[in-house]
Amino acid sequence: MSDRKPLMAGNWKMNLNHLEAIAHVQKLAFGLADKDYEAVEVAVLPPFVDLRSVQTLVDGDKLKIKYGAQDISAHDSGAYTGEISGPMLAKLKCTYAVVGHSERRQYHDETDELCNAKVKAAFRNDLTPILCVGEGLDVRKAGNQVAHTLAQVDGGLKDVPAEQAETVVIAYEPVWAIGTGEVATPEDAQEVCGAIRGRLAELYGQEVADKVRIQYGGSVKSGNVAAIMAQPDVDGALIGGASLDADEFVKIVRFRDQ
Ligand SMILES: O=C[C@H](O)COP(=O)(O)O
Repeated sequence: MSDRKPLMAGNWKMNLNHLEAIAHVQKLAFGLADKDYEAVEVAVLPPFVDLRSVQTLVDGDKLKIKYGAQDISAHDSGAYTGEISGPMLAKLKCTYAVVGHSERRQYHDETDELCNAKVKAAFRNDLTPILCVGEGLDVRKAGNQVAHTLAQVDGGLKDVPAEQAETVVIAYEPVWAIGTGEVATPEDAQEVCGAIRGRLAELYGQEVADKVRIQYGGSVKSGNVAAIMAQPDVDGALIGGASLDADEFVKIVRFRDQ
């Protein structure tokens, strides 16, 4: 039995302004307050411009909800217009920084090399990277999902030492299941998440591999989360669309109640 604490993280993507963010986090706090949910870690990943509002609310009300950014610059400062650095996110007391989400890879041409630099930037600034990996539909149809995803894990973690690697979060998100309503079956999720843990064991040893939390992401909802979470190598979910509905997100967090 693993003692990995499940991580349910809501990736708001480019939704909710800073005022809406406050209302949303308040609803989450209300929905999670009356019951012991400490066995599950809850995080929100708002747009950059919301982070200060979320920080103020979480600090002020001593909420147990964690938060992080959807991206991080590979650089710590300098002439990089539009970028947000690790030191800035750390100053806002972010816990997490998402790296290499498929939408960044697809629309911003982020490579494994850049993701690797961002993973290192996160660690350099005491942030936990959530490294996103996963195959597109063509790769899945060709049956190459495991090899493709493991190559992204190798690339993202290149030269990352074991003491850092054991704290990374890896999110397996088959691109064909993101925002489409198409959910990978629990067995599909386990196949790749299990392979990711196997690769971590090859790279760092079983003890490290057993500590790493591996999330599934792609059309997760309250109705399918329990079956996905029942898989031995799935330690949480990265939730997009369903995280924008506070009641639904609370139900997902409470997957054990279902
Ligand atoms: O980061 C979250 C994933 O892209 C999943 O998004 P989705 O739950 O809307 O399919």
